[in-house]
Formats: sequence, structure tokens, C-alpha cells
Amino acid sequence: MGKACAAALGIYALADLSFLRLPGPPRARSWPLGRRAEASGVPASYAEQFAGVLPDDFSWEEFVEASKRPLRPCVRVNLLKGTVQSVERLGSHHVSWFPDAYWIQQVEATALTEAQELPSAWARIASAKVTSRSATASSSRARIPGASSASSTKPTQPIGWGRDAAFFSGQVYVQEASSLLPVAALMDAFGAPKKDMRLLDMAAAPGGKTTALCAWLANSSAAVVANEPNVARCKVLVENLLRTGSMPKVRWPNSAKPSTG
Ligand SMILES: C[S@@+](CC[C@H](N)C(=O)[O-])C[C@H]1O[C@@H](n2cnc3c(N)ncnc32)[C@H](O)[C@@H]1O
Repeated sequence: MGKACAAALGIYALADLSFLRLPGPPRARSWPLGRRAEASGVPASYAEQFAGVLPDDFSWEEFVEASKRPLRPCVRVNLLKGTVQSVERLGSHHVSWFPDAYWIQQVEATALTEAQELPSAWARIASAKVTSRSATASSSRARIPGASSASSTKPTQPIGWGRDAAFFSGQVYVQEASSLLPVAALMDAFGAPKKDMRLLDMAAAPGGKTTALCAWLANSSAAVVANEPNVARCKVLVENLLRTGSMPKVRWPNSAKPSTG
């Protein structure tokens, strides 16, 4: 139970840590941290707690700047329903910290890397063409029923994954790449699912982490307990769990199993 609690806390406490690898402005350490945080509109007590997990060479100001940057989406192949081979147009920009996840709207020509994200990068990416999938991936992918058929031509528009057959059939899940960091950390900590393990996702809707965990727990006796207090968001959560085939791996807190009929 102790591990499950730690895992649950980890899921929600680890937010966007991708900034840890990004270059930032020079450190400003002239004022005490509390005063500097309050100047950014953040309570000093929060900043002091956070300082405990920031690396020594990473300042509060860098953290604030990183927090202002837009989060970048990725498309994750849901191994409960699809494979990297079965999903068309994934591109070749793999998210380094998560298996089977690919950056959306990444542009080969500008060669932006995860460590080179600039304040203006988002606008450039959004307006640019999407890279075509790599020749290797293209030749190795088999067509499967229901998957997108627009694969033979090089896409010139960003792929609308939310309107793609691969999305509706549950083969892919679109989420911010940083939201996979806690899941990656947990997978790394455990190595493989333990027998009858229960992972608590305390704030589960819309299901990005829960569905990723369910895919990881496939073929094991482990399960995810999905907690979500907001009823409207529960509906979206259940839709995503059904779409991705995650239901068999989910347990509900407080005997509150939603009707799926
Ligand atoms: C950012 S979303 C979680 C995203 C989700 N973990 C994912 O990966 O897709 C935050 C969720 O926390 C829920 N929430 C808000 N207050 C909460 C509380 N006190 N306890 C549990 N969940 C809460 C919200 O309803 C919302 O659905």
C-alpha cells in the first residue's frame, strides 16, 4: 500500500519536468527565495517547498519562465489497441522519455529538439508543415481496418489526430508529452508491474495517465484505481477508457463503478 500511495502521489505531484533540461536565463539569487517567489505572484511557502526538488543549478526564475511556456502535445500509440506499425503518419520525432509516443507538429527542417525549445518555437511549429513519417517506418507498417487511409501522400497540414480514425478506434491517445513524465518515472521505478499491484491515479480525468498505465499493466494482474471527483469529467474519463480498451484494467474507488451499458 505504501508503494501504491507513493505512486499515486507521484502521478499528480510530478508535473511538467521537461524544463529541467532546458537552458534558461542567468540565475538571480540576490533576494531570498521567498521574496523572489512573491514577486512572481507565488506564495513563498510553495516556492520553498519546491526549492527542495529543484536542481542546484536551476533557479526559481527559470522555473517560472519554464512554467509559462506552452505545453507541447504528443500522440501516444495505445498498445491495447494498436501498434507503431498499425498507426499511420506518426512521424519520426519520438518523445525521448516515453515508448511509442511521438511529437505532434514537429518540424524536421527547423531541427528543434526537446532541449532547444524557444519562446517563439510554438508559433513556428504550429504554422509549419508536419514531417512525413520516415521511410523505414512507412515500409514496415501494415494497414489495419479502421486506420487512417491518407498515408500514401506526404501531409502538408498538421494532423488532426482528434478527428483521425486511429483516434476513434482507440489506437492513439493525444496528450501533453510532459504528462507522461510521471508515468515514465513510475514505470522506471517498478521496472515491471508487480503481482496484484494497485496504482492510484487521484485526479484521473480525462485519462491520459490512467490509459497509459493501463497499457503498461496489460497482461498482468495489476490494475489502476481511477479517482475523479468531477462528475462531468468522469464522463470524458469513461469515454476515453472505453475507447482505448482500458476498462478491464481499471478499478473504481468507493464502489463507484460507472455504468458502461
Ligand atoms: C489536470 S487534470 C488531471 C489530468 C489527468 N491526470 C491526465 O493525465 O489526463 C486534474 C483533475 O483533477 C481533478 N481534481 C480537482 N480537485 C481534485 C481533488 N481535490 N481530488 C482529486 N481530483 C481533483 C479535476 O476534476 C481534474 O479532472
